[in-house]
Amino acid sequence: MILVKELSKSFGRRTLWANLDLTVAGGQMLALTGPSGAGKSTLLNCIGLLESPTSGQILYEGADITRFGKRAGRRFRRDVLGYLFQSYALIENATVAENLEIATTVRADRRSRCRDALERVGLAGRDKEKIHHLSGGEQQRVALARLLVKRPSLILADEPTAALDTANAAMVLDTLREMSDAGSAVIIATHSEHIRGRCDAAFEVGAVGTAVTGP
Ligand SMILES: Nc1ncnc2c1ncn2[C@@H]1O[C@H](COP(=O)(O)OP(=O)(O)OP(=O)(O)O)[C@@H](O)[C@H]1O
Repeated sequence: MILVKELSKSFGRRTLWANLDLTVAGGQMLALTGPSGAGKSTLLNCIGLLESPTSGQILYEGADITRFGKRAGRRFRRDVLGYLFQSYALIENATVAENLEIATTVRADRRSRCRDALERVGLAGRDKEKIHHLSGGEQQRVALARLLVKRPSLILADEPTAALDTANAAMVLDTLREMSDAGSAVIIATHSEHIRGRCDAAFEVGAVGTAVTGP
């Protein structure tokens, strides 16, 4: 589904990674590993159209997303991508429910999907609360609920369990695994050996030319 070809990224004279090749299919969960500063988040940002690579291609179903104009980029973010990032990407001043409802254009079962998603992440009945009144871990779980409502085909997660206790971290991983089993491609940047173990494959960022290997 996603084919990264000979991708390189430099900031000024500093090359983070060069000629990086990797593939992620629907139904596959891939861990991006590597030391702090290796460029895991930067790679996720490139795949998520938040940053541009210096050279190379990122093919999604045959189209090079690095060459998308504004309109195609907006459509790709809206129809394909789901983010689970440290900054949560939630609308701070809106309620939990409002943040979930914008994730889908399908009106028919929107209410029940939002309710089920909140229940799944342990936030049942919290729909009217404002995002900025929630704790960091609660906001992270709202971001996960939004993914459940949206059901994106490509999910990008950056340290998705960093702010969470053990039980909630397990819930987040289980949920990502379920979404992957249902057909989504999931890419997770992580330092956690545990998360790496739950993935189908791992890719070490920064080690030039590394191939995808099993966990
Ligand atoms: N916009 C930018 N301009 C210059 N340097 C940047 C920019 N964004 C990131 N960097 C640098 O690129 C390097 C890689 O950062 P990145 O956050 O991608 O690493 P990471 O592997 O995700 O690290 P960590 O595991 O600590 O989260 C860092 O040294 C960072 O300072």
